[in-house]
Amino acid sequence: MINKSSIEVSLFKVYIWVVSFLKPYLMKVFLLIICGVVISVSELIIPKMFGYFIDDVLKNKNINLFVYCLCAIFLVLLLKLIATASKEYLQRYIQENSVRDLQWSIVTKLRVLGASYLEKNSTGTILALVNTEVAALQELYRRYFPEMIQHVLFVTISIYLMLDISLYLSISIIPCISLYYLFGPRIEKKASNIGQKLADSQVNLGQKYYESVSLLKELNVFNSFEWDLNKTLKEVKNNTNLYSKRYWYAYLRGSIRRFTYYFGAIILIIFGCFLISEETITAGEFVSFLLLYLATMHKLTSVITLLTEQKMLMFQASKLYEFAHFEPTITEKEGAIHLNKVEGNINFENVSFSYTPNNPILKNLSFNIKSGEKIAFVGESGCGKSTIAKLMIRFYDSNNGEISIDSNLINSLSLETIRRSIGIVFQDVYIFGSTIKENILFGNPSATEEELIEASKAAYLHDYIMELPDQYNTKVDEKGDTLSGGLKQRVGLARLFLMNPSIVIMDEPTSALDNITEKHIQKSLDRFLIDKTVITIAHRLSTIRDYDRIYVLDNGIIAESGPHEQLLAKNGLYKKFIIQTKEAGLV
Ligand SMILES: Nc1ncnc2c1ncn2[C@@H]1O[C@H](COP(=O)(O)OP(=O)(O)OP(=O)(O)O)[C@@H](O)[C@H]1O
Repeated sequence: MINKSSIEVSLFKVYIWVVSFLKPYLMKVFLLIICGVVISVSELIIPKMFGYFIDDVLKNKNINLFVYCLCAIFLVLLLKLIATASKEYLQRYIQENSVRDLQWSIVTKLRVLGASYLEKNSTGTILALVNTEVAALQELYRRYFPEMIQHVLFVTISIYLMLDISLYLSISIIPCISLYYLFGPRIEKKASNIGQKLADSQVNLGQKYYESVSLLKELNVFNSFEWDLNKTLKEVKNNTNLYSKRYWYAYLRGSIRRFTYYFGAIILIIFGCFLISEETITAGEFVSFLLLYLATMHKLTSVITLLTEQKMLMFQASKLYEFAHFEPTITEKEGAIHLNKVEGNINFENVSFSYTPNNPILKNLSFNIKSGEKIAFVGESGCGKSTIAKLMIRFYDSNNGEISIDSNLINSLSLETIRRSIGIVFQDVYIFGSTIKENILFGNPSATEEELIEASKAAYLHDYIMELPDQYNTKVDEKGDTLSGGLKQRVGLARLFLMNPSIVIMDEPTSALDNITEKHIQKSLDRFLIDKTVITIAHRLSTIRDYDRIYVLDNGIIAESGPHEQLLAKNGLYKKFIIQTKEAGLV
């Protein structure tokens, strides 16, 4: 359980982190402070002038002084106008730039977090962080931070002026201000709890909206809109409820503060009248003091409100802070080996792996794949086939044992070497909202026009593209919904052909193709794969009959291994598997 003090410490850390994004704009922040001083001084000079007006100008009926006063007020107001306009510009500049820097740091962090983070946290949650939470922080740079500076300056200068006018009057208001602390802290505590819940609720709501939009097709098919709406409504109600509570506590805090400062004004008037009658202060000094008191209390109330609201905001920011400080599990060693070309030998030596403690997925797995060999992994769903592929590309590190590529331990290689030399083709191919050309070039952005066309021809895609209105420059929809599943897989294969890696991992890359297209592509694929190390995660066994070796996985271990015919002759698990897949019509 997190105790109160640790929350305080961490919120403070979060605040420092958030404010650190202002560092590149310190000069602008400094100018903002100057503008704040000018605005505060010009606002505070007016009450001071009232005192002077009453005690000197009115009393002595001095017309010259009256004109000087009017000119001075006009000049002060002009100065305030210029300072306010500059402040507005600086505020906007600092806000836009610091939010952009914050957003950029979050997006770049996404790149280094690796697959394990992305598999554990939903896209909706990450999107909520990047959008909603960053937008919330925008308020801090736009409003809270500059207003805090200005109000604090105002209050400091004004307290100095009040002390200068009358020490007695200044001391008399202290008990009234302290009155707030009889009730305030209790309300603050409740408001903090609400703030924490609200931060969680914001992320959940963002996640729910993302889910609802992503699942639109499925919701249509299953006619489940009402089911989804009810779930969304529940989240919305919870969020609205928390917002209402937050505003209620904010109102309550504000009311108590207003009460204490009006109460202080009454005390001040009574005590002020007494001091005037005793001739300790003049009537003009009293009016100046009262005006300063009212303005200062108003600003002081704002400072306290800003502080508490910032605290609420820090609960939201703490989610971003955690994200920004999340240590990636997969990191590159200093001096990691960089290989220009990988031969394609892979070795697993007593490798064990589990995603969660006490739930081993792979147990003491050992196998050796030589460069150019064609290997398949088969086994029941969930037996760990894809997990082996994830370890090969270092999405995760094994708990025990050693994995090596070309006799180099995988964690001694640079991540770029691993990602560049291993190509993966998934069943699901992601299509970007861009031209079909860019979607293929994604496999190798520096490929030439000829290489692009060659790869498209090999993927049996070129003729289709040439019939499109803008041919290679035709835009395809985000997520590729205008492309059929088969076409998407062909784009995935064209990317692979362009990338030309030494090791290819395939997760049924041709499953969505019709028989004729599959036969054509299979020919290109066979030609392309001739000198490559191929690892296939097989569901349909027809594609792996000619493979050098097939590993049959069972319960985290290799139960059988060998070529197709040899395994069949064994009459064991593989044979059973073949019969099952035949019955399911997958052969
Ligand atoms: N990121 C993860 N966190 C926790 N458990 C996971 C994760 N990914 C997979 N698993 C679990 O690990 C086990 C092996 O999963 P894996 O995807 O490797 O199986 P598979 O043999 O490839 O399955 P399929 O044939 O259905 O694709 C499964 O029980 C799965 O639920």
